[in-house]
Amino acid sequence: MDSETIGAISNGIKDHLSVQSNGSDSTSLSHRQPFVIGVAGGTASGKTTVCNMIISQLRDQRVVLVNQDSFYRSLNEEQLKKAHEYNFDHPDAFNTELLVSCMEKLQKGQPVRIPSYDFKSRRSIEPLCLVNPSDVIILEGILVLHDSKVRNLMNMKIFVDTDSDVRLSRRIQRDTVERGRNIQNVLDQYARFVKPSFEEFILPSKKFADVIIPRGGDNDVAIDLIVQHIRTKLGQHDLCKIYPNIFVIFSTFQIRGMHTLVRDVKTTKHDFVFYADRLIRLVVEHGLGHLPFTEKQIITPTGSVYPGVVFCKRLCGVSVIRSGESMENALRACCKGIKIGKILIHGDGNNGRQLIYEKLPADISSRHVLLLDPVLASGNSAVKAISLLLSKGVQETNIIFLNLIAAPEGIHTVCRKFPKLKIVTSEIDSSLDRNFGVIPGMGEFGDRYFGTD
Ligand SMILES: Nc1nc2c(ncn2[C@@H]2O[C@H](COP(=O)(O)OP(=O)(O)OP(=O)(O)O)[C@@H](O)[C@H]2O)c(=O)[nH]1
Ligand SMILES: O=P(O)(O)OC[C@H]1O[C@H](OP(=O)(O)OP(=O)(O)O)[C@H](O)[C@@H]1O
Ligand SMILES: O=c1cc[nH]c(=O)[nH]1
Repeated sequence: MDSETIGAISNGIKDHLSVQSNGSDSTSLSHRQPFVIGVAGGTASGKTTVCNMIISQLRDQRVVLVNQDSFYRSLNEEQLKKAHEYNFDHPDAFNTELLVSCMEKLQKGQPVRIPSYDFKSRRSIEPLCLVNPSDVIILEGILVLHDSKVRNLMNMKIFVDTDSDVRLSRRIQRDTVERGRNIQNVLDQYARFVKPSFEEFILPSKKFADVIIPRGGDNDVAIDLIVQHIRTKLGQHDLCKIYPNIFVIFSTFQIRGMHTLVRDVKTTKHDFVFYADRLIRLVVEHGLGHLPFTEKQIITPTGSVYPGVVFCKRLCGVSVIRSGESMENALRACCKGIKIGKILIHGDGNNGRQLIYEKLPADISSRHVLLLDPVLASGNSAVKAISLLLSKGVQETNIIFLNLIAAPEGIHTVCRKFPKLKIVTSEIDSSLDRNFGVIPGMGEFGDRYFGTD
């Protein structure tokens, strides 16, 4: 295909409405694995609206929308004569092999040419649409969650769940007004193919969704949560790639729900403590998983051999007063009788951080240290605390720094200076404000946890 045709393709994107993009005009993007989102749901459920809302909220990211409709197989002459007998809602109506191969190329960072489907002639038509690789790829269509090969490409699966009466009335409106069909044909197609296929193929695919959005595009709250989740994943993606020593606990909607509560300015102290404690416990358990183990076989009461492991014994905690003290209970609950030292660092979140007080186990140099501080902001407190541990003879590789939220600035500071320690956190935030507060953050952790604000 020549460059003229490619120009025509780019200009044709809007007309065919099969591919949209947010500034994904760069073919020279350095390749990184894009975040793939699948958006399924019955006909006229509002999938397109949901996708457009996600795209508009992710304005600063390169996003491309691929529509499953683009992969409708062309009808042959015979089928065209009896188009009213053709089931456009059956999985076989789509060229899924081509869809998978196009998606795989996009995932590898290669541009692809995607077919355009003409609803009037019911054929795949020229020109093809050129789609460039992007940070986020949204794949939308009634059956994108049906086939496991397509599902396996996705990092996040969404099902738009809209009442079937609402969908039918929208479909009648759309097909009569936008597609020039008569109402009787629309109703016949709906009763004969659309509804049965929805029940047989689309509705059962709902169980594969990570997120079900009731009421489609009207559900601003669900869309905000999804966008936040994607942002977090994109941010983490880069930092985790740059620094292999940063570990973010596996995000689930249960965890995001806890973060939603602790970050909410309206959350009471009681609830803040409850949900912060739950998150802290998860971070502590995850952090312990990075300690070395030795193998040990044991015999179970059934007389069988269990090839087990023994926990590492030489460890201690060190909390950064005062917020870090909130993490001591979780550590004690996981490691019976663990020694916990303390460090007090004072000053603003700039270079003026000073070490005020320390009380550490005398034999700390021979121990693995779990450093506890729920917030990593500029990283200046962490640098002071870690430098003190190193000056006491603790090996950098033996330090695991546990926190709830980490700003990219703090991660850069700590990971550049101490590339051999590990940071375990539950979420990476977007940035720091002028006052060294984490954004979106959770405010002053110590004040909220200990009720001093
Ligand atoms: N009559 C007719 N219907 C077709 C044809 N090709 C596709 N369809 C219908 O197009 C539908 C797929 O698109 P929808 O999910 O309704 O469209 P959408 O715009 O993505 O929907 P929302 O964004 O969720 O509102 C299927 O239900 C098919 O029945 C065709 O050539 N003729
Ligand atoms: O990465 P930095 O910019 O150094 O900021 C992080 C520090 O800020 C918080 O403590 P804070 O000073 O608010 O004290 P507190 O724990 O007593 O509330 C937090 O617990 C860290 O220790
Ligand atoms: O946002 C921030 C920054 C530092 N310390 C906190 O508790 N919160």
